[in-house]
Amino acid sequence: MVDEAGARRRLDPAHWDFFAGGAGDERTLGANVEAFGRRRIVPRVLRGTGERDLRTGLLGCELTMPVLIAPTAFHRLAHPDGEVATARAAAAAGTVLVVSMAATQPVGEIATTGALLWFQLYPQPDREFTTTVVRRAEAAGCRALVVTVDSPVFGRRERDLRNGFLDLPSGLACENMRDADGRIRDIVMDEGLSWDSIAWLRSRTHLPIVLKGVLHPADARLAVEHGVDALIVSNHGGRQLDGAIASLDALPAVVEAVGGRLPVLLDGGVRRGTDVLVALALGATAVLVGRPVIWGLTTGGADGVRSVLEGLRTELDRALALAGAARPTELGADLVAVPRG
Ligand SMILES: Cc1cc2nc3c(=O)[nH]c(=O)nc-3n(C[C@H](O)[C@H](O)[C@H](O)COP(=O)(O)O)c2cc1C
Ligand SMILES: O=C(O)C(=O)c1ccccc1
Repeated sequence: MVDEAGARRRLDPAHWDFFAGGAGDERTLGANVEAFGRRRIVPRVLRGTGERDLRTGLLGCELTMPVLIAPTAFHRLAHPDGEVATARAAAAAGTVLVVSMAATQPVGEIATTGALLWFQLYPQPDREFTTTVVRRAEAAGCRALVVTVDSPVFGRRERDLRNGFLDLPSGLACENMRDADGRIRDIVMDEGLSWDSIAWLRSRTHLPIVLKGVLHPADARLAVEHGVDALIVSNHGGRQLDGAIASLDALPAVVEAVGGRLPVLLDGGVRRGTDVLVALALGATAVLVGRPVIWGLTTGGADGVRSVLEGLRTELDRALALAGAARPTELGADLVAVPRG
């Protein structure tokens, strides 16, 4: 389903390290996957559930399953067809692609695939330029803005430092970073990003705003107060604060703090349909997958991504049946145990 080894063989070693790596000692990177490994499903039986229905509504979008594609940078490093290929797969699967602000193709071109797109934003200190980028996403028909809030500075990626991987090779660029003069700007991490920035953005767009990178329940409460539309519990795939709590371990407290007022999504370490089931049971409305999509794109372009998404769908469907649920909304925290010892 996901040919990670095949992707590694195909990629330039420095590019493999960029995609696969995390910050610092990569403890959080490992913890995301390990957190799923600690959970055990406590299935229900004799529920006569019949055929399953995985459809999920999110911010006005109708998805065929509760699995979205997380925003990841530089798809043309993985495959010449880049984000357009990833979007074709999203359209075929009936799910959302969150287009990274560091995408290597213009969002307008990615949108020609007909995929449901959300746009990931690092609000830039230059608000006028940020507005230019927001208008570009709106014009392309993006259905939500995903504001990444876990990156006031860039994480320390030691593999990239060792490899001297700093920038895209010539011929590739962050095509959505063009300013009004047509020049491509560098992405800046804004050390000053604050709730004021979110309030400002809220005043500049009618698109739903999703905060990506919330781990603390107090921030989840503040997000509700600031009129945000959804949250993604995430530690950026272990690429920002090494030592940060695993996404799955942070999920229950965030779900409790939100108290059903907003959809809560999760990313980080989702590798199997059973992982999706566990995250949904612990209160996520949907999950996003990052690296598995990159491996699919590397090995097979649009078809490779599609096979990753269809694999997750099939596994989730079977896991639901085996756990005694017909729909994602039927899952509850009683289906998940953490055995002692
Ligand atoms: C290669 C790579 C690039 C990423 N680029 C971005 C990005 O541009 N913007 C962003 O908000 N998150 C970015 N992320 C984080 C992902 O959106 C997501 O949080 C993470 O990959 C989820 O973990 P997973 O890879 O274990 O599924 C990136 C992750 C990876 C692996
Ligand atoms: O690698 C990342 O995680 C990431 O978020 C990013 C952002 C901008 C440029 C390149 C990567």
